[in-house]
Amino acid sequence: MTRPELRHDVRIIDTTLRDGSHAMAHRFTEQQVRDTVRALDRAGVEVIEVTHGDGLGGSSFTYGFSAVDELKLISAAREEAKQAKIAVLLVPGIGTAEDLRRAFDAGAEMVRVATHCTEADVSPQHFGLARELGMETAGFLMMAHRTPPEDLAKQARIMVDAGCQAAYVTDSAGALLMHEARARFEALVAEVGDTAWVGYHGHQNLSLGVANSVLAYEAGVRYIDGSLCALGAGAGNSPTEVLAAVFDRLEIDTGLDVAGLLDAAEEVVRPYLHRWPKMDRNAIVQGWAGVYSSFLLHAERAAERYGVPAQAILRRCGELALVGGQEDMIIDVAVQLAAEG
Ligand SMILES: C[C@H](O)CC(=O)C(=O)O
Ligand SMILES: [Mn+2]
Repeated sequence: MTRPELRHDVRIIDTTLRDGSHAMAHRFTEQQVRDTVRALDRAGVEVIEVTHGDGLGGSSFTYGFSAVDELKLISAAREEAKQAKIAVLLVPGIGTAEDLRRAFDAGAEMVRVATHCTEADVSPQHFGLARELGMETAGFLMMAHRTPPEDLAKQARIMVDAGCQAAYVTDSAGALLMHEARARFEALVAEVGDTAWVGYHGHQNLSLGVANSVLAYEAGVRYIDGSLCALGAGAGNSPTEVLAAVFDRLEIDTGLDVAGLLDAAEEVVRPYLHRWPKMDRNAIVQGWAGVYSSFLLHAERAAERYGVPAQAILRRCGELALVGGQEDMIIDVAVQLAAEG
């Protein structure tokens, strides 16, 4: 499977309108999506991801209902983007092949198929369909801190053999320390780097997203995710505007307009934020205990409902090694903690 040519030294992919959906409790409006896509597109961002936070089909009681149907948001994004491609995320089991076809028809040109870091074997059918549709592909190996580098590389090989053009070290908990991140970047570049790109998706729970992004580039990673104002699950993602500024200072060509991204963050996104992603106690616990960032709002709601501290719920989720898709277990944990008193 050939990998796409890069227009610049590195491809910064923005996930404000997908990972940010978690932080927005999936309540993006169509106008917010249009305004954000227009600003990102104008600032030179090549790929803009627009989907429910948990991927296609995520709008549900378990993960949270979308205020606006994601297909409508994808179409709106497609209309606003003059040069950028619109990407969607799909978690097999939450999203289906039919969801992917509908997203393609709505204007999506890339799909990022996301599995737990040890479950890449549930991804081939979606990569196959994406290639059949002529979509660009990438693969997320989520909670990448939970498996050793050499095993993560084997999972990346499964994805690439199935048609994935870029395999990601996805630090869903924002838990990877710099040496741990570097080891995973190097393992994936060694395993699949001859035929596919390697990507990095960082979260800020321990404030290491941007630093690990620089290490990623140094290790040969060429797809790096960010979001404006860090808008994403947990303490948020590596801020796109900071990535652009840092890579500019390092004289690494991203093709991005730093000033334009700063304006997009300050004047487009910040005004609609009802909650500013931050490294507060709960988010830091997620990075410290290795807990899926998307659990944050679920844990805070359970804390309020059952009268137990959110950080206690999150720490127990870490002890139980819960993974994405087990959001319903958060309630069980809260009830158990309440019973323990
Ligand atoms: C579905 C998750 O939110 C994907 C992601 O952004 C992550 O694992 O981090
Ligand atoms: Mn994420």
